[in-house]
Amino acid sequence: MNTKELLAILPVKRVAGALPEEVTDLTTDSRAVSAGGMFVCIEGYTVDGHRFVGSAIESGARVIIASKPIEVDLDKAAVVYVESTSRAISLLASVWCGYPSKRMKMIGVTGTNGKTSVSNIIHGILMGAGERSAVSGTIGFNLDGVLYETENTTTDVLTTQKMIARAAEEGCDTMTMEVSSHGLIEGRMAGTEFDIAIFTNLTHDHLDFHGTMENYGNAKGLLFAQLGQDFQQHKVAVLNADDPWHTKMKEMTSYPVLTYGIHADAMFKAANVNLRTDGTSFTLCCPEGEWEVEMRMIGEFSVSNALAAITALYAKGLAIPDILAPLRYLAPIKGRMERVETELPLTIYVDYAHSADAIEKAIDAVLPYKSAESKLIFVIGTGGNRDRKKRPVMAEKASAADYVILTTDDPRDEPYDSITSELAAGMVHKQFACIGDREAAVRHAIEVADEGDIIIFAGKGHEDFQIIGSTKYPHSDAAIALEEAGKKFGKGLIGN
Ligand SMILES: CC(=O)N[C@H]1[C@@H](OP(=O)(O)OP(=O)(O)OC[C@H]2O[C@@H](n3ccc(=O)[nH]c3=O)[C@H](O)[C@@H]2O)O[C@H](CO)[C@@H](O)[C@@H]1O[C@H](C)C(=O)N[C@@H](C)C(=O)N[C@H](CCC(=O)O)C(=O)O
Ligand SMILES: Nc1ncnc2c1ncn2[C@@H]1O[C@H](COP(=O)(O)OP(=O)(O)OP(=O)(O)O)[C@@H](O)[C@H]1O
Repeated sequence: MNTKELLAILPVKRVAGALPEEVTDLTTDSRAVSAGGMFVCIEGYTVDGHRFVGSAIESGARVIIASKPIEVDLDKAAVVYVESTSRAISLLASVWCGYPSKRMKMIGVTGTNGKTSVSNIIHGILMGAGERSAVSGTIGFNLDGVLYETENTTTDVLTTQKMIARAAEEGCDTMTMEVSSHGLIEGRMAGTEFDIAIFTNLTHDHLDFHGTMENYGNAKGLLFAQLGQDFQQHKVAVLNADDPWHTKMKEMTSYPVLTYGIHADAMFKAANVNLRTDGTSFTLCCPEGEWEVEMRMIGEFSVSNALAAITALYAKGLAIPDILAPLRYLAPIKGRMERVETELPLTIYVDYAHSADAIEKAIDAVLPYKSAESKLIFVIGTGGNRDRKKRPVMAEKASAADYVILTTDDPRDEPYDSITSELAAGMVHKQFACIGDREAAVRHAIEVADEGDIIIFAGKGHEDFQIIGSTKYPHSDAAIALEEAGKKFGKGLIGN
């Protein structure tokens, strides 16, 4: 790309050296620099990108964007000084990728819980309806059915723009993105024009980062504020009326609002909710009349997630029958109260709950179907070096299960005992064990299980690793449980 055209977007303070006519690539990672590229130095939480200018130039960078004085051989590369390199990369990424979000319908989903579920329900319905669709978030970047790994739920601004550009180039009509509060605060969504913004809920999480619930709510509100004020574009906010924070999100935007809910008054409301162990049905009451909805996902939280998806797709212009038909056959979302198919005399679910509210919702999804003679065993861990205040509150909610195993979920550098003892402080009954090693915790769940019991392995969901120190070790709750249960009950996976 022409260097001057690219740099025209930046408020430049000073240029040192001669700029090349063209740059071949744009990156913030010295390890990814290619010959003739532009390297933007970002001051991170861990390291300062200005440290890697030397290696970036060795790899062929011809332009460096910096905010601090740096020593550079100006025969090899030019330096463009700006006030803020993180602001600079937001602007550069949009120009580099040609404002790709303007070429598709963009749907953003934010909230403490339900982002992955709602965005994948939307994607699944669109694919089922024959549209080309992309979705990004905790599970990765799914481009019309092909999954690519991503580092974060909401990726850095350059990766985000490149991902959207790729989806647009591949002919996707819609891209749905999970938008985390970290992503919003750190400007990872800069340049992304959303047409529809969805709010699921706001409960205690990530307070190590945001400090207070008010800050956390404000961070989520940015998605709605950033819808902008251009009323020639038909944008919509889709808000969960069951969550009191929805009024705050409403205040953040001047665009029309559509509400959904199960308990509160809402424009898209679920009535006659029938929760079963193999699926859910409800009556959708909406401006288009009343419709019977059937789906394979379980738990009341799935009704809320389905309502969010239905409302957003209606706002996008789909007819209600075209939304409900694919929803009926949609498989449960990977790792979200996903039942492990086995021949065992046990019912096993893998779930991603790692906040108090999610734990409550996951337990509520199965408790009504548990017989009086059987137990609900709940395995839950929290991450090390992350929000510690949520630990006792999570355990308090987990106490609704008959037997709780407190363990770790990516302990990182924190000792096992520190995590499990802080969880244990919130337990309201004594039927629990603290087992920091997650593999041993999973095996223990099988050891104490009797025929007919239900086990929920919470926290890992779709993930197939456990981070100990800074190393990612392979880990699968389901695989360990099946191996252990196979030994105990002589059975395993269907077909084994
Ligand atoms: C705390 C935080 O937000 N950290 C994010 C941040 O990392 P960082 O600031 O530590 O980056 P850094 O390692 O210091 O690097 C700084 C710069 O130097 C560059 N560098 C670095 C090394 C090198 O050799 N050469 C080089 O050029 C890097 O490419 C970068 O540009 O920037 C990285 C790139 O964008 C992110 O991947 C990383 O997320 C980490 C992995 C993380 O755990 N983030 C969590 C808190 C997070 O963002 N979570 C949310 C919410 C999830 C949820 O809702 O549950 C998410 O969206 O994922
Ligand atoms: N609408 C909801 N309300 C409350 N809990 C929910 C809801 N949807 C899902 N959950 C619970 O939260 C867990 C995580 O769900 P999901 O991955 O969809 O949320 P998320 O917002 O993407 O989470 P994360 O930010 O951690 O990626 C699920 O496994 C389930 O236990």
